[in-house]
Amino acid sequence: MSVLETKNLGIAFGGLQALQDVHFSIEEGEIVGLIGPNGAGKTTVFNLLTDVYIPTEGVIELDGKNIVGKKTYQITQNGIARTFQNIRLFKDISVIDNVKIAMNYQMKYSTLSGIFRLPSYWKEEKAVTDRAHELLKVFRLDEHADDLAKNLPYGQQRKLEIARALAANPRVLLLDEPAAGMNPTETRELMETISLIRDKFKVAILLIEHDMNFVMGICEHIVVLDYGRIIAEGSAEEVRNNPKVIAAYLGGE
Ligand SMILES: Nc1ncnc2c1ncn2[C@@H]1O[C@H](COP(=O)(O)OP(=O)(O)OP(=O)(O)O)[C@@H](O)[C@H]1O
Repeated sequence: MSVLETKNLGIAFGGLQALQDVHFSIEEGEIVGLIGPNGAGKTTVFNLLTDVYIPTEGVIELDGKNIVGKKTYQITQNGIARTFQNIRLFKDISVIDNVKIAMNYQMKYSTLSGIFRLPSYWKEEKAVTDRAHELLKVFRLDEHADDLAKNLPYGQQRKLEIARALAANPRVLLLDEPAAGMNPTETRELMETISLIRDKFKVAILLIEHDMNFVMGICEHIVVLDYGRIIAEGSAEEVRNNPKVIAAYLGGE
């Protein structure tokens, strides 16, 4: 069964039909690319999947259950986590605390044991710290655990964002332009990290990216949007040779 599926998804902003009849699905552990020219509606899809916007029509099913209308924090708890085009970190706190905050809602100690620092609090706190270190190791950020987030180089800040999203234990990870602003070495490294994440965490990944080498190199399935509609989908090979896709990109230049 698909882990995530949209059916006839659409949204209008006033007179602008930003998305229409968007139907796609993601299988467990699959890496899917969402591409299209500027303004095609990619980020709007993410905003619908995370219930930042409510669709004007259609449904979004996570494990077969419609999640439209839930609160964004419920979406995170239910298993969809995302990163943003513009990095959103707590820049003035440490790298590890950034990850621990993202894990926070999973902590199980009671308010009382937190206030009085009872043994159950310390046990839970240690488990969270250990898990945060494990996550940072995957991204080779562990040696920077105590550095302030703002002091990390740009490429590592992007990785920290992904680590934070993973901290919520998602079933589906949405990455909005993860390679934006990275140099070629950082981009190559990120491709390896994303494959590793999929294998290690068994998470399905939907990513928006303008770097076509990145998309074609890592995505098993690609969905192409233009003017709010899906104009093509398939493997990298199929999409690359699709005349509609070529026309959409040339028209948008
Ligand atoms: N809150 C909003 N109010 C009105 N129009 C919006 C809103 N959000 C998005 N749009 C419009 O919806 C369309 C799709 O925008 P979206 O940001 O999803 O495109 P995109 O494919 O992510 O573009 P880019 O690649 O440039 O980030 C655009 O015409 C945009 O102006």
